[in-house]
Amino acid sequence: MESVAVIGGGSWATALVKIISENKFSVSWWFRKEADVDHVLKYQHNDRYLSGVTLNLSYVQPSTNLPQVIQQATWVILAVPAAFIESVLANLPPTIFTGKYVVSAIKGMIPVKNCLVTEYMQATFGVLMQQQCVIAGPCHAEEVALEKQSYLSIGSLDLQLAERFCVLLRNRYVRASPLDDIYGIEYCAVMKNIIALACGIAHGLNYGDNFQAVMVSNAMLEIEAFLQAIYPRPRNLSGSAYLGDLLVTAYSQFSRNRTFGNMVGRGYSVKSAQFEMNMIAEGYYAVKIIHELNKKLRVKMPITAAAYNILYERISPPVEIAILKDKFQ
Ligand SMILES: NC(=O)C1=CN([C@@H]2O[C@H](COP(=O)(O)OP(=O)(O)OC[C@H]3O[C@@H](n4cnc5c(N)ncnc54)[C@H](OP(=O)(O)O)[C@@H]3O)[C@@H](O)[C@H]2O)C=CC1
Ligand SMILES: O=C(CO)COP(=O)(O)O
Repeated sequence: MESVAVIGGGSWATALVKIISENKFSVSWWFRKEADVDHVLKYQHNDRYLSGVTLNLSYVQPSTNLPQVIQQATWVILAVPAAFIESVLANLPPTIFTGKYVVSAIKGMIPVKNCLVTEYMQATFGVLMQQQCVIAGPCHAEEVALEKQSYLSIGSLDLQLAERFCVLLRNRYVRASPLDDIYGIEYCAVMKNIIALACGIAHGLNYGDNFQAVMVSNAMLEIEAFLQAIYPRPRNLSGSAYLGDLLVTAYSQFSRNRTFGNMVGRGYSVKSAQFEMNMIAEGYYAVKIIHELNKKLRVKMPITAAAYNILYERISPPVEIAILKDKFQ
């Protein structure tokens, strides 16, 4: 019988715990605060994220003991925002993931090291790429909570491993399919957050749907050029793990990145927008990382450059988007 550890107590972790435990697989679930564990044990739901989801405690064991949570499982799902993954895993023995399969549910990259989460796990804990999967696809935790039809793509170099993980996820409202472009979907998931953030900024500045449609179609060119520069291979970017994920993030009311961008467009400072949101917008960190990686690659990325100038160079959003609009066709 498969057993699963989920690291992280936010929305996406909660949605994954719901899906996997309802499929009757045992889930050990790591939280950073004892109060959150106590709340789950007492009320059968996560206090601050997707609190309407009732969890079956016969299959869910919440804990703050990270080594124990990992040791109990065959599969370890990482579901903490990328900016915090190093501090969360900091005190673990380097061999703790030996014999485990590691699955990144994270749509972000490790700041400063500027690497993908899968690359970080390989370099730091020796988890081979063949032992890793990533969860991609257009899927908001909030819609999983409402059991709305959703589609996930599981990326791995080993398609049999990806298929084995898909079995843990498939249910009445979740379809999951394996895909071998692990690097491509991991990068695409990072980049779509930047685009959603830029869409939010434009929306906050009162640009309309016409402009956003052109921004999103230009974004596909930007993403394609970057992916071909960093991990070239044939790929169909109109698939749901690429275009689908960009669309849901750019247009959905649930999108953290779009919401964050919208606040910045309306005049909030970065700090106050982050403070207002109870959730993390990965795109904020991704903009800097992709910008830095692109110093070597020198791909033409006008949307990412505009987002970087607004968020990190304090250029005013109306000025930067006005410059960007002249670059679109
Ligand atoms: N939400 C979604 O629909 C989806 C999210 N993802 C990805 O899942 C990952 C997790 O995001 P999501 O679940 O949305 O997160 P949320 O924004 O819902 O929650 C924030 C999470 O970050 C944690 N956190 C905040 N500050 C720190 C810190 N200093 N150190 C450690 N942890 C901290 C919070 O822990 P605490 O509660 O203890 O403060 C909480 O678990 C992201 O990479 C996201 O892109 C992927 C697909 C869908
Ligand atoms: O990646 C996600 C859904 O596929 C979640 O990110 P956002 O909340 O920014 O849309």
